[in-house]
Amino acid sequence: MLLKAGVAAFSPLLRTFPARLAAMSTGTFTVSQPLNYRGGARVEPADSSGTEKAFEPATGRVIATFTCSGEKEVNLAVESAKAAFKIWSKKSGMERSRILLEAARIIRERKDEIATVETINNGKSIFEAHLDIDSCWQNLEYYAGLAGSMAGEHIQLQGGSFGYSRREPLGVCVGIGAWNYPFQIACWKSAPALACGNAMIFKPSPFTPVSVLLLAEIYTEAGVPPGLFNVVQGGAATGQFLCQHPDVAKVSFTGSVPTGVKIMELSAKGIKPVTLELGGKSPLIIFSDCNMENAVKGALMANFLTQGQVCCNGTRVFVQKEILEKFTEEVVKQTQKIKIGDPLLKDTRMGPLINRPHLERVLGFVKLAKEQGAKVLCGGDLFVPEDPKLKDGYYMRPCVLTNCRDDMTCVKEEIFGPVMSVLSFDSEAEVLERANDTTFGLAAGVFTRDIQRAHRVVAELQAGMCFINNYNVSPVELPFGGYKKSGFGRENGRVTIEYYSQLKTVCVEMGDVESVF
Ligand SMILES: NC(=O)C1=CN([C@@H]2O[C@H](COP(=O)(O)OP(=O)(O)OC[C@H]3O[C@@H](n4cnc5c(N)ncnc54)[C@H](O)[C@@H]3O)[C@@H](O)[C@H]2O)C=CC1
Ligand SMILES: C[N+](C)(C)CCCC(=O)O
Repeated sequence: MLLKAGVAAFSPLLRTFPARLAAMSTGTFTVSQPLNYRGGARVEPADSSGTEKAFEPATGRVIATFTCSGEKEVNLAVESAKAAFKIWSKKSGMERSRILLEAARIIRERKDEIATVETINNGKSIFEAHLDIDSCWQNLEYYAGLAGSMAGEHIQLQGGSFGYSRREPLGVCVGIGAWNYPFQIACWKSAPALACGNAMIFKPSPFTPVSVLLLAEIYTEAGVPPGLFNVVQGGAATGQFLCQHPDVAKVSFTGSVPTGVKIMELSAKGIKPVTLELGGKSPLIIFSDCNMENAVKGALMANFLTQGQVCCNGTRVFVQKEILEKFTEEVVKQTQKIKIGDPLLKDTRMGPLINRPHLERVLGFVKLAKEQGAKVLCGGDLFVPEDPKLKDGYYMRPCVLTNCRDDMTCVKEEIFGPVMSVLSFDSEAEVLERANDTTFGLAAGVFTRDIQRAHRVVAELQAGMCFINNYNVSPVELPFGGYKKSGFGRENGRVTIEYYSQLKTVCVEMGDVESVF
């Protein structure tokens, strides 16, 4: 029997989702089923490129030990995806749409279980995990709606001849994900890919291997052909086998800039298109005419979601001098109120960071900021919750830094933790120059009541995703992606259809061939 006393597992014995959910709480969950998914079922990989452990960041417990897939398993996953692609790509857009809508419905129905698994493996609060999962079923619904509208053009030519274009799928696409939004990244990549008629092999981060299996099972239950959505587990070695495979048509990657460079190099060898969603060090500009209450809320949204481990976070908070003192005071007050603790509790708003080395790295950034002259207004230190079962978790207090200068490490480098750097500015021209003085370009935000200024400023900001009077909301209808070293290609929105399809032009002669020879 897989289910040990007091231990919730993905046991075949717990078939119903409510039963599985009831058995999940902090400190109890383990996974005993295989974490690879191929041909419509969970499988153990055919070979190995090492083993990994996945943790529950809230307690520091191991929840799964799994085998990283080797080249043989990657080859089998590609074969399985190729077979499914043959069936899926022949379906009409409306048929694909129906299945994606059914998958969206199941995600909505099982939202509690998916969010719980996400929280256990990632550490984000259950409150936030619910919001993430909402954006997942919405994303599937959105691309289901677009699946039937994939169309080309008809162009009349001389003498009754004509041409037309067809928008066709690419084939087997690979998705490689980061650990901060495991289920959401898998949905944001797979939904447009599948809507366009592609198959996908997804490799989650080895830190968060668990929740994507729920997506794979949901796709199967909704009616996709076996093999259309496969999961392989592992780290860099497994990822490389995927990128190098000659039958992989496209790679969509979410992760760090250095890994993005490697993926682009590997894909270049096979002339494969890539989508790169990379890191950032985004500016948030607060003008003195803003609505202060909203600006403070915006700054917290821009810095502390998912313990600050968000690529598009607005971590350089530029505040106009006249309101610096009042704004900072209010931001600190609200930051100190954030409830840290067991992420599965309803009123928790900040859980643990992803793992011990990352926690130490983030605390190291705070230490260096102090050495370089920044002042810690709150947090930036370890947090030990009272509940004894959480004592080995990776918690820290959210931090607000002031006295920051543009040349400090905390202002230049992506920290990927709950650390906000506050900087002051005088004029619009000055702040624009400083905001754009970075190699990244993922997101940016501006708070002002002056509508002309708001649009003038965002037109000058070098960032793919700009927010006016809000931050870090992510409607699935809007394209999301970076400028500069934050990557290229987009997720969400209509335009993503273009990143998962290719255009075929057909030229039709209605007369005789007028040969040059
Ligand atoms: N723009 C965006 O949408 C997002 C960007 N990120 C960025 O991701 C970073 C944090 O995520 P991490 O998981 O630590 O990033 P990472 O770059 O270390 O890993 C990301 C994924 O790539 C895989 N990988 C690593 N080396 C590889 C290789 N040589 N070939 C193929 N695959 C390889 C990893 O196993 C993982 O699945 C941050 O820099 C963050 O800004 C994170 C989330 C969203
Ligand atoms: C959902 N949102 C906008 C907070 C973050 C999405 C990008 C990421 O994966 O970091």
